[in-house]
Amino acid sequence: MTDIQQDMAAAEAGDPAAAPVPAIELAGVVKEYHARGEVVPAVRGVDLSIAEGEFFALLGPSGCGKTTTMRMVAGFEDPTRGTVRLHGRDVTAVPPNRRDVNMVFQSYALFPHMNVWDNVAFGLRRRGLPREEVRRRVAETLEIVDLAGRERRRPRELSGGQQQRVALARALANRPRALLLDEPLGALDLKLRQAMQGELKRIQREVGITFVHVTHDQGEALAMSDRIAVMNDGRIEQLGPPREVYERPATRFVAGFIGTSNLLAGTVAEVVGDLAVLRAGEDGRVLLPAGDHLRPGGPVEITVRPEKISIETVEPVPGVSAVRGTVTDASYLGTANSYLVRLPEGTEFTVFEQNVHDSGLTARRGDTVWLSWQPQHSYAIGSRTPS
Ligand SMILES: Nc1ncnc2c1ncn2[C@@H]1O[C@H](COP(=O)(O)OP(=O)(O)OP(=O)(O)O)[C@@H](O)[C@H]1O
Repeated sequence: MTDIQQDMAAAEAGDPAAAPVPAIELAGVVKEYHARGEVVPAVRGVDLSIAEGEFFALLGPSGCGKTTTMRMVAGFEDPTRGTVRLHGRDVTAVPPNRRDVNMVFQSYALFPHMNVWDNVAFGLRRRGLPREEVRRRVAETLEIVDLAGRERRRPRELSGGQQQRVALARALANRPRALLLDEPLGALDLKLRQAMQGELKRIQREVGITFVHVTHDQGEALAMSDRIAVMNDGRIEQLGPPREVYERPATRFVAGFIGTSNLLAGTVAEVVGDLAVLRAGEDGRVLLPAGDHLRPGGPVEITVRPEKISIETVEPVPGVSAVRGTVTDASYLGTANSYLVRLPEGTEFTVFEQNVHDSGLTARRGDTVWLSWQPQHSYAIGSRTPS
């Protein structure tokens, strides 16, 4: 029995000590490229564990090391240091064709002169699978990606979304245990992208295997994933479910990269019961859950999301955060109104106001307004900033 089989047998037998084996594990992975006598540190030390059947997103700005990380999982790059494990097996030195993962690239890399059927069948035929097995797998995968009936078309006779699904079918036909998708929707326009997000989720649920989705689009990562790893400059800054990463950003970088966030730095003036109080301007206050780490006189930086803030022309009631400022911009956006409000110490806050009552803008440029939000919507972020 292999290690994986032993673990699976133990788990099935109800052995409480047998933790499920992760589909993908990276331990202390570093990748340095050497280009023209210079060392380029692309990945600076990544530890990651992705569960079997998870829809996982690797999110970060261009150049942060997402593709390099995935290429090391697929075996197209060797780590400079560290270990890659797939389903419990150390594959660091195993070539790509002997790893149980497939990678789908943004460019699709379809053969232009072959029709859909032959594109999907190509790898299976090359592996020498029996004709009947090839036929069965191609038909089954084209059904899953909703391309049955389009077998004879050439790639150029398909839409971008359909070409993307051929690339997906070609990878799925290999029946990998994990699929790595590198910006799979990057070449599509916004509408199609959104439609394909739902489609990809459906396909993943149907085939039940691990999907790792590389993207620089935070909306896409939030909408699709079970968990998100936010990468910056070769490191993972935060890893968690979408809601946690959005509502409780661990660093200033994560707060700024995922959605719009407002940041305010200050000193804790007092702790009253379970609330810490920061002073903001002459008559403003910010309340937040005190936690263990907030002491009077200590520095703190908080983040609050624009949709959590109310904008009013009268002073809010006690018990909420309340800061006064001047509107520097007010825009009607259809579903919402958006405001920029300059606070006394110069920080600019963004506020989104849902357009529920069709009552137009609450305030206009130049108006003095009060911003208020609930204490639990102030979140103290860590002091770690991207290096
Ligand atoms: N073959 C290479 N040789 C030298 N440097 C490289 C090589 N491949 C990538 N890099 C560098 O490594 C860093 C990480 O690149 P990587 O492609 O992994 O980033 P990414 O997050 O996937 O970016 P994008 O979203 O633009 O694809 C970048 O600074 C890049 O320039």
